[in-house]
Amino acid sequence: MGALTLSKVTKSFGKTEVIKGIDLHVAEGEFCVFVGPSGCGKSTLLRMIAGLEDVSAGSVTLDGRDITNEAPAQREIAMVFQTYALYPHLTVRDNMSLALKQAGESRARIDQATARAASMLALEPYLDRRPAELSGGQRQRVAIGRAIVRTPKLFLFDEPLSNLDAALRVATRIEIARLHRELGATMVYVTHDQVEAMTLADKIVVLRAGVVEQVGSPMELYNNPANTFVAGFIGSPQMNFLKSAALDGRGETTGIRPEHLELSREGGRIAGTVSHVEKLGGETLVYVRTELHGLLTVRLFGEHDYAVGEPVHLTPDAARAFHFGPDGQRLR
Ligand SMILES: Nc1ncnc2c1ncn2[C@@H]1O[C@H](COP(=O)(O)OP(=O)(O)OP(=O)(O)O)[C@@H](O)[C@H]1O
Repeated sequence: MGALTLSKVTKSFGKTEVIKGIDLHVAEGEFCVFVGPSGCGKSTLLRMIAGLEDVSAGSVTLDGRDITNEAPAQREIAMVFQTYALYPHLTVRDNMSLALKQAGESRARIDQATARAASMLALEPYLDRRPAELSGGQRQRVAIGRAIVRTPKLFLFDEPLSNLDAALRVATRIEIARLHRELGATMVYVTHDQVEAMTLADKIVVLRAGVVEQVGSPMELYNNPANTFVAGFIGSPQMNFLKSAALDGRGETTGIRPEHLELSREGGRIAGTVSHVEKLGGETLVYVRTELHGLLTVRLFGEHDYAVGEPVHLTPDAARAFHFGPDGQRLR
């Protein structure tokens, strides 16, 4: 249940085409994450799947059924928003059960579904509270609970964690991953956050300006980016881009991740000066200013005492380098 197919899906606002003919298949039970820079169309695409936005051309099918023109309520899809969208005057219990009540489900069925969702999300102590009496993390769990009780074929999440603080984001992220395992449901998730995309996704879809740049598992995208855009987008801190002419001359640009640049005080391929150091506890990021390649980032394991202004050398691990042509496409 919950196989989703987009065929040549296009969206225009007036004369501006913001989604440009997207083809995508999300398999039953898959966790699919849309990433891409601000304004690339992630939310618009998700809203079209939900039926909250008309599709200008193309089709959306769910388990083989064409839902392109169906009303949102008919689609058997539940959406969780960044802003929770809870009813302030209703208790947690009533917020979670409202959709089932409106669908005319029996009292017994409603109670059972609400109890199950409350238990999965550890919300039992809060069932009689109203949203204003909950923390942000608890409110988002209620919003997720409201989606679960409906047992939809497909869950959609639009940046559900972005209003939470760092610790709660991690906890809720782990909770969403656990829910996905327990429910075995198909989920499509929009985020800006690298770590969320890498840790939650079976499949990441990288979007740019309404077009799919690459689709693959997190490690496929990390190890095998198709172009400089995907290479720069997946991985944090960002991949370094060096001028190939000054290295081995393969292609136009050489990509090397911060963890694959060796830093030394005595000798190496590229000379530079330490411009900034960030000690993160378990790792240290050293930013090195170079004449030919600009500012490069090095990631070191553990704590290091490089000082700003210190002359250093860098050596790329040639076996881990990526080569790109003048058009930004990867050379194989
Ligand atoms: N109702 C609308 N009318 C006109 N243009 C719109 C409308 N909604 C979105 N857009 C435009 O469509 C493009 C895609 O917007 P969308 O919100 O889908 O991007 P996004 O990738 O989700 O961005 P963000 O990460 O910032 O939320 C943007 O250029 C946006 O300005």
